[in-house]
Amino acid sequence: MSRHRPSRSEYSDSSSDNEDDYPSEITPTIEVDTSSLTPLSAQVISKQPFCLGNIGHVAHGKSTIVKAISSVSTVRFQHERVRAITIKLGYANAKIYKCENEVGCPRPGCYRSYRSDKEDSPRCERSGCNSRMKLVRHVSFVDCPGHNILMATMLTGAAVMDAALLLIAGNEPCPQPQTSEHLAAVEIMELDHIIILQNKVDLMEKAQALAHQESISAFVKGTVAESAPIVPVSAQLKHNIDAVNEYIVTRIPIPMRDFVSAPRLIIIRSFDHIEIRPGVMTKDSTGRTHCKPLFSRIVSLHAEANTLQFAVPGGLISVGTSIDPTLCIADRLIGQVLGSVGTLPQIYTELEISLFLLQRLLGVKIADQKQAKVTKLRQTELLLVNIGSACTGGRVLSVNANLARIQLTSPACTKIGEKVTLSRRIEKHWRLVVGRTKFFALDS
Ligand SMILES: Nc1nc2c(ncn2[C@@H]2O[C@H](COP(=O)(O)OP(=O)(O)OP(=O)(O)O)[C@@H](O)[C@H]2O)c(=O)[nH]1
Repeated sequence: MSRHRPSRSEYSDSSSDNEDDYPSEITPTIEVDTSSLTPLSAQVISKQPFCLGNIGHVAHGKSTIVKAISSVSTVRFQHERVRAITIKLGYANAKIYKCENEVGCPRPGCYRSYRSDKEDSPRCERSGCNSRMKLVRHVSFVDCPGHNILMATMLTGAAVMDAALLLIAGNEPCPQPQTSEHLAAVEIMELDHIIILQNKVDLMEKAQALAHQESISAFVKGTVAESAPIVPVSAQLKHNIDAVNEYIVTRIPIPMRDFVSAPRLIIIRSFDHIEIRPGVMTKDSTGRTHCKPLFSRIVSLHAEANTLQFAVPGGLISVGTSIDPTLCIADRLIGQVLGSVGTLPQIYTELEISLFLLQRLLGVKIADQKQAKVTKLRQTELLLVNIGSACTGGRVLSVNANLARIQLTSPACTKIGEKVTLSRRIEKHWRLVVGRTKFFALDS
């Protein structure tokens, strides 16, 4: 049973808040029997999803498929609408149901998806059925930008994915640069549950679609997606969405969750409202960085439109706090970590990592179709480092065979063994150069 009601004194060294900022009402104590809780427990699945990444090359239909499954549009910013591309991580939740009329409602039509505020046991909408449907999955789509200059944002999203949908448009040769690069990124994150969606089949003849499917199979051979199903869809016409729902239910196992450890949230978006570490960072006259964690009381918890009384691991959760909005506005807290006071991992400024360079440069088109070889890391070289959802610069202090020591431009709150990706600046953009990286020792 977990039970916790923080006292004001636990937050007394708040850097941004004073006592008056806290809401005056008493927070109710929530009692939860964590020993019997699973991701499929009614009170969990009804409110909280697990995270499904949407990855793939620019304009291959990632946002459109999210809309087709969830009925929620993830493109939410004016400048994204104007340029018709995803720039920030998008998100939308969906509930997937299966009709309980096993005989009269054949697959895959018995699988349906709706917005996440749908009741848990609605009637089947198939004409003449009228049976109840059972809520079988609740997913949170993390919609990644596919543009080649937004790889760092994609890597931030990859840090929270449990599995991924790889979108590949059928009307372009496979693979396109970010098809390869995104697949490599989720491989580094050790995601091994992937469903490939061959999109835009409405633009293709059947023979063309079959030949394209073969090119997809050849591309994923030897990768983590080798045995992934390839589902032909038209996201725009909502064609075959029931089959996608079925694959999400039958091919992606429910992620293992730890319901008893101290809570730790990775921040991937922050708005005006929310112990966050590293917190506020300042430099002294010698250039040394100091970090002052932020403390606040949680004033609300939501999973999209669902109000939560408690939050368990999984899916995207929005946490309302009383932190000074100017510290949270415009995603300023991306990459920081939120948890119970005193339980968060250390803050590090240097990493020692074991690494494997990618053999070939992914994510760029080379004129003669040959991919350039990735050259070794060089001492003093400046790289882009992604750890969890943190994204910062890193200078190579030393490299020795498969070991590198990297000094971070901004400190990161993380733990030993966390997955790290390193990208190098190539033709003005950051490209992934290191795969299967973990750091095993570091200086704080
Ligand atoms: N014909 C057809 N067009 C589609 C389909 N799916 C998406 N599109 C169109 O393809 C364009 C790009 O779709 P998006 O969903 O924005 O692509 P995206 O992968 O999310 O794009 P980025 O996030 O910017 O990488 C839009 O004009 C869509 O209407 C489809 O199944 N068929």
